[in-house]
Amino acid sequence: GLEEYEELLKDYDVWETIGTGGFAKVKLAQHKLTGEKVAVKIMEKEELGEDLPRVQTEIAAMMNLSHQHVCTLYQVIETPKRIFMVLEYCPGGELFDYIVSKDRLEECEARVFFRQIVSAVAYVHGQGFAHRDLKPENLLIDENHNLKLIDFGLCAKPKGGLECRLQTCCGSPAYAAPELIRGKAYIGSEADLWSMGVLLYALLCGFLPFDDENVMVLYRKIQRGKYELPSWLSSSSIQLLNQLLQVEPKQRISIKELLVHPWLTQEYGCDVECHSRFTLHHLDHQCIAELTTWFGGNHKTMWCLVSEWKYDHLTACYLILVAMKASGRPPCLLSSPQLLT
Ligand SMILES: O=C(Nc1ccc2c(c1)CCNCC2)c1ccc(-c2cn[nH]c2)cc1OCc1ccccc1
Repeated sequence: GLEEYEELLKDYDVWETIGTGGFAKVKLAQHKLTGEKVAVKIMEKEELGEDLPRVQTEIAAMMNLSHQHVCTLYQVIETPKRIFMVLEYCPGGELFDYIVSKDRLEECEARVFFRQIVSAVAYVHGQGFAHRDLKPENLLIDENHNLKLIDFGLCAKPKGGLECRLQTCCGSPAYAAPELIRGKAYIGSEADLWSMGVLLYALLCGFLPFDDENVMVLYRKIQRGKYELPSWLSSSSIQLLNQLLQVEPKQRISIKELLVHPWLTQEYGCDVECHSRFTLHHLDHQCIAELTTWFGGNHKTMWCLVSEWKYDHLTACYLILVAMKASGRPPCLLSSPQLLT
């Protein structure tokens, strides 16, 4: 019923549905106060069923992740029947579709994207999370042609830190690490590195290293760890793929080594940046000032209110202003408040 959309429609103009996934649909929307475009992921609680914990996992993770290559969660609205997630706008769609549209990427373009993926994964691991579902469908392209990592529904933040072993077999078969499909206890971050190897192969080749319509045959191919090397691959690409697609997790390259790997740093002359440009709890003065001008009160009060991180409309206004500033647009709310009456 439309009354469920009331809270969303207060602060956003909602446009067409742009995607319908498993248990969610994604609508295009526009934030009234800034005019900024956003995406709204809408989930019906009934349809979620036992997938509801996955949404709670995703929201909890995204509230603690703030990085230039991780999709930003601006606001969460929960009604009796639905959950709405207001998210960063990524009009370039999925990396998967982009690779398909170009058949495969040249090494230099694959390097630009893979550096961003490594940067995002290094940050996520640094925050104690393993993503566990890395694949081109979970990497979106924003309006500046940069990648944004999404879908933290399967991520794990083991209590005892990333070194401790996980049990749940999850993620997409073609990207799943051998130790994960063997059903053994595995280390999430090591399994993520394998998936990144499959991802890099998909970027450079335009098809998967291990593939079969019979999932048991696919599993055997993954455990065997042998894959085709098309003629167009450079020797440095082949070497990096070999270091990522090591069946034995202890032989696999680590994320730390990846950040300084020659394949990633050549033509760049610098290591991959794993730190976030936004520190989660440092507040930007200019954006706080803009909010104070609009909502009234004083700077200090506004500072405290935003610091509560309720992921309500105030959090959305603040984070959208920060995103505007990061994109080089002046972080301002509608010039005259009375416009909204
Ligand atoms: O902004 C998002 N998507 C998006 C926005 C505009 C356009 C496109 C796509 C491509 C299709 N042509 C219209 C232009 C967008 C942002 C965040 C999330 C998201 C973040 N966590 N979970 C989901 C999902 C999003 O979408 C999914 C999608 C929809 C249609 C196709 C491809 C991808």
